[in-house]
Order: sequence, then C-alpha cells, then structure tokens
Amino acid sequence: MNKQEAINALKEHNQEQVIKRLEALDEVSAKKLIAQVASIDWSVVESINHKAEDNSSDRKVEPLEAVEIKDIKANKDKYTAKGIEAIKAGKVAAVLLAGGQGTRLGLDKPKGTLNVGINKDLFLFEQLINNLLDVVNQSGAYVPLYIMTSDKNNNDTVAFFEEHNFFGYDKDYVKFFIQSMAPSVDYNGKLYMESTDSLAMSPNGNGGWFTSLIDAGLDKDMESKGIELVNVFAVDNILQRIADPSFVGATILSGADCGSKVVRKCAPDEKVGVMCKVNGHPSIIEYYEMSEELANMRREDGELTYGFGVILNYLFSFNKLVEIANRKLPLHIVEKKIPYIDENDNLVKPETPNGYKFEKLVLDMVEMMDNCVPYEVERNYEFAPIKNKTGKDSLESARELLKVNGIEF
Ligand SMILES: CC(=O)N[C@H]1[C@@H](OP(=O)(O)OP(=O)(O)OC[C@H]2O[C@@H](n3ccc(=O)[nH]c3=O)[C@H](O)[C@@H]2O)O[C@H](CO)[C@@H](O)[C@@H]1O
Repeated sequence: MNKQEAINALKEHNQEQVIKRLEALDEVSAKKLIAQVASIDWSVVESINHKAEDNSSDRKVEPLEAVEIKDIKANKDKYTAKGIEAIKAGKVAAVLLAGGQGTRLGLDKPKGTLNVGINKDLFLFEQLINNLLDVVNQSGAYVPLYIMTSDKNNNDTVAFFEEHNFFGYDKDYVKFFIQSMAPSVDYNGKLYMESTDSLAMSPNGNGGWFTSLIDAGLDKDMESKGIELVNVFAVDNILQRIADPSFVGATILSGADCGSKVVRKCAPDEKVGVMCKVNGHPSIIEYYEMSEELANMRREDGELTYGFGVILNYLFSFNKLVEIANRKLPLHIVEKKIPYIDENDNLVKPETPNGYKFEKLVLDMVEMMDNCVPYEVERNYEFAPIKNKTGKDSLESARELLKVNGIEF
C-alpha cells in the first residue's frame, strides 16, 4: 500500500483524523503508519455499527453437565493411565496464551515475568514450567510447548526465557509465535492513535491463536510430531495443571473433540466464562455477556444453574482444529480504557472506558466442537489466576493458594 492508497482507504472509512496525522509525517514515520493502515480489516472496525443488533433472543441456553470431582476420583487411575500413555506417545502438545497485556496488573512487561516470590524469586512463567515439569517427570516425556506472544511483548518474553535457561525445560521443545493485532476505536468508530505515527493497536484476543499458529507454520510442526491433542491454557493461573494426565485421559475416553477444565463458581458475578449449551452446542458465555438473570438462576438444590466456570484450560482435538481453521470466529466488541494522544499530542490514559477493542475469543472455538467435556477441578489446587494487584484473583490471593499447595516462594 502506498501513501495515496492509505489516504483513500482512510477516507472511504471516515478516518480523517488519521489522514491529518499521516500527512504531517516524514517518509520513515509515514511508512510505519501506512503499514498499520494496510493491515486493518475494515469489517472488524465497522462491526460496531451492528453492535446494537442483539441476537441473544435466538439463543437457547441450557445447562451442560460436567464430569464432577466425585466421578473423577472414582476413575482417577484409569484416566491417568490413558493420559500418560498419550503423553508418552508424544500425542499431546501445550499452547500457552501469553499475548495479552498485563494492564489490570499495571505491568508493562509480559505478565509471565511477574515475580510472585517473597523469600526467593518465583516468576509466573517459572511456576507454569514447574507445573509442566511435573508431568514430564511423571510420564518420562517432554510435552512440546508453543508460546503465543504479541508484537508488544514477544522480544521481552523470548529474552526472559533465554535469560532463565527456559527454567529447566528442554528448549528444543519450546517454540514461540506472535499473534495478530487489531485497532481500537472511540465510540464513533474513529481509530485512536497512540503516538503521532502509530495507531492504538492491541492483540486481537486469544481466539486468534490457531490461525496465528498456522501463520507461523507451526501447525505443520505439530502435524509432523504426530500431535493429536492440544492443551491451550492461560498465563495468569499460577496453579494451572498443564497436560494433566487425568484430564487428557478423561477427554480421550469420552470420545469428545474437546475438554474444558471448570470450577464451581464462588459467586454469581465471578468473572469467569460459564459452560453451558447454546442451541444444542457446547458453549461458554463470557462473564460480561451473561445476563444477571442467567447468572443468578438456581437449581432446585440451591446451586447455581450455570455454576461451572471455565478456568481457560482446554483440550482440543488437533484434527478438529484443522477442520475449523477456516471458519470465522465471531467478533467481540469490548469496552476498554484505551490510551491515546489528543490533538496536542499529549498521551491520555483514561480512567474509565473510552472506546472499543475487537477480540476473538478461544471460547468460541468450543462452540465449533461437536461436543465438549467439562471436567471439574478443585479451585484451591488448580485455580489461582493473577488478574489484579489486590483482592480477588490477585497476587495476594495467589500467594495464599501457593501456601495451601506447599509451593515455596
Ligand atoms: C476470553 C477468555 O478466554 N476468557 C477467560 C479468561 O478471562 P480473562 O478476563 O482473564 O481473559 P483475558 O482476556 O484477560 O486473558 C486470558 C488469557 O488469554 C491471553 N490473551 C488474551 C488476549 C489476547 O489478545 N491474547 C492473549 O494471549 C492472556 O494473556 C491470558 O493468558 O480467563 C477466565 C478464567 O481466569 C475465564 O473464565 C474466561 O472465560
């Protein structure tokens, strides 16, 4: 795309404020902005015009039963043996979603570099690797690990792993790939700029992970390794069990395309996506898209009807992922606080939401699966997400749970 083409595209989509910026730039800076403009999928930006179209009434939401802790306890040996067999045979890979920005934590480094230690260093990335090493030790085989980063944090993430010698993991089994970015807009759909020569771009949500993995050619890597199951998990849960043999085994034995670890929600408004069925398909409704009525609905026994929250730990059949790779995931338009430069080039960091980001979400992949097994885990042993500085789901609460699990820090 050249400068004139960029101007035409911006004009066509009513982005005069960016044209003004572009025209004021020298050649080198203009090049950067033009490249960003060229990368924009305008259908994404324009999706806010259809935001008002609420089709939730077309959705038939029903509860989805989970494999509960008591069932797992009764079958633990059988599940574990099956899982270990698959891991030993090299059929299981793991994908760490680490492209997000630690904004809620006020961290400007990759979230996984967070040091949770008090008496000694213990980084979030390090503990995740320790958790995975438990499985390596149990099975005697390394699990290939793919780490998704973003333009904003890739260099820092790779450097951190190198600097710490991959925390004892065999680096030949670790590969990084970068996810795509999407622009942010104000409430009228105008693109925000984060500096005079750059649009306010941010990672396009964790749902883009498989297409980004393909773009990096790593689907071929998985294929050549004979991977059959892919365990996708979030960076922020320090107790995350990765390639958990029992979970792997239970999913294989169920014959389902997908497994999802869930916990019993501790309150109706807990910030977790909820497993359910939508129009007969396994599905997850994200906390900010859940009506109050559904969130508070209770069964006869008093438990929440939609009481199983996902902890962002999914197992997907590799073949099924390949099959759905070309299908478009729905776009989520999320209100966010977006830093931007004002007309006088001052950087403004808003205290309240000031526009929209566009995200694809991994949970929408679950809906594309024919079936999914929710697998219940105990939150004290497997769910300690670090999302905030203090209070719920924070560094403080995670430290308490590390103690419960006898992990030194
Ligand atoms: C969309 C999604 O899955 N939401 C889940 C997420 O909520 P939550 O609100 O934590 O979701 P976030 O968007 O913050 O991020 C989840 C994970 O995805 C990664 N990420 C995010 C955006 C991005 O563009 N790239 C990227 O890699 C983050 O680094 C993180 O590892 O965890 C909760 C459990 O703690 C679940 O109940 C939610 O269903």
